Amino acid sequence: MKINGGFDVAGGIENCMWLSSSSTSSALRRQHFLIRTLCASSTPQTSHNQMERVHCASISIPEADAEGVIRKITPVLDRTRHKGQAGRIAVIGGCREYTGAPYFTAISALKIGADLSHVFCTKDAATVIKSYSPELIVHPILEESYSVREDERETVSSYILAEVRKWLERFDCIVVGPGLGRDPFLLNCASDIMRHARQLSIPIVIDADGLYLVTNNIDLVRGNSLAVLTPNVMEYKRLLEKVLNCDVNNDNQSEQLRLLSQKIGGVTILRKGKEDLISDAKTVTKVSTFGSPRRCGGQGDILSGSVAVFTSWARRYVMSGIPSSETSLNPLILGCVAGSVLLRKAALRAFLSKKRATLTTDIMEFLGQSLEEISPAE
Ligand SMILES: NC(=O)C1=CN([C@@H]2O[C@H](COP(=O)(O)OP(=O)(O)OC[C@H]3O[C@@H](n4cnc5c(N)ncnc54)[C@H](O)[C@@H]3O)[C@@H](O)[C@H]2O)[C@@H](O)CC1
Ligand SMILES: Nc1ncnc2c1ncn2[C@@H]1O[C@H](COP(=O)(O)OP(=O)(O)OP(=O)(O)O)[C@@H](O)[C@H]1O
Ligand SMILES: [Mg+2]
Repeated sequence: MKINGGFDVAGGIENCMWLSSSSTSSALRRQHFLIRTLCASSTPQTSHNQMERVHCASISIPEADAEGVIRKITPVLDRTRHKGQAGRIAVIGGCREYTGAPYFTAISALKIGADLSHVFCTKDAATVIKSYSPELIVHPILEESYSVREDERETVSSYILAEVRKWLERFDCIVVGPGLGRDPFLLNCASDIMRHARQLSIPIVIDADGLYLVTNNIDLVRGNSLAVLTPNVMEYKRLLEKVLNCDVNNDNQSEQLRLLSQKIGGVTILRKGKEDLISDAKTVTKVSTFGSPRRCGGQGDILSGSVAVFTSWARRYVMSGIPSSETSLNPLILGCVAGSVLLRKAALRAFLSKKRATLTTDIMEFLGQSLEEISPAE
């Protein structure tokens, strides 16, 4: 099918597109070429509802195939593989108030196909999270201010970091923030964990209270090419105010997102909303596959777990065994596109089944089936 001035794009395109700002550098053109190549070589599937063309600073780029991205990066279920090879994810979050959020993130990662999913949370939250599921490995090691005496804080925070460090380098991706809360002592420990993960070059998805933390200390992520921020409407607004000192501009959302990412040193940002917009300062991608009209809490938590798994898989895909011409793809963008589309597909199926009663738990139950329809296990 020919779109946008004559590019040939293979089937399977579904409401996902790549945009560009004014940059026309050869690196950028190359990235777009590679995305088209990646998509064109995946299994064709002709669901072309809502083909769109989006303009950003006068240059329009053809749509990419989000399902094609999922098919490419999802590892085959090879019988020779051992436990852990399909991904080890950790969530830093879970406190007295919130136990659902870290659970949704961690269990979604498993349901999509990760082998191991850990949760590092406070002691109060740990027993509750364990009781939701025996599949999760739960570490009750975080502390809030109320449980630590002033004179013990330094020792306790060193102990917490040491405990997390024992595990960190085993993880393919960590998610910081779902249900973390905003206790200052806890947030300081989370900052230490983020710095350490960065030193070890471990990808970090930052969501919810992790975004609150980062918004108040942008240096925690500035220039980290392995960080993904996943703000919802309010979290994005706060980030914009802090970093660009301005309000949301609905007339030029793509360019504003690209600028925000650029100002934070090219950090990948997935802006959630009616349409998900994704940018790493070079490109802007939009995913608008229809999901569900239900806005029950917890869907963002599923998304962060989903992005974590797909980012790990995309990194492996990009780093090993593929033609060198594809190695300049940004795996974090591929992970965001894949995570966003899968959540939307699962949300749609859950809504068709449960209508107004649709809850986040129902959406989770459709993650496997939705992935199976795109990338069958056998
Ligand atoms: N079951 C659970 O344990 C859940 C816990 N959660 C946790 O709750 C904590 C706070 O997260 P919040 O997301 O509430 O963050 P905030 O406390 O920053 O609240 C965001 C606010 O924005 C509002 N809002 C959302 N979308 C909007 C839109 N489109 N237009 C206008 N206003 C909008 C919400 O109603 C909410 O009042 C985090 O730790 C998060 O992970 C949530 O993830 C939801 C599920
Ligand atoms: N108005 C909308 N129409 C369609 N999809 C939406 C809409 N708003 C959000 N979504 C989708 O729902 C998912 C979760 O986004 P949301 O804004 O609810 O995150 P969140 O507030 O962080 O959720 P959580 O309750 O888990 O914290 C995203 O993938 C997004 O695409
Ligand atoms: Mg959220």
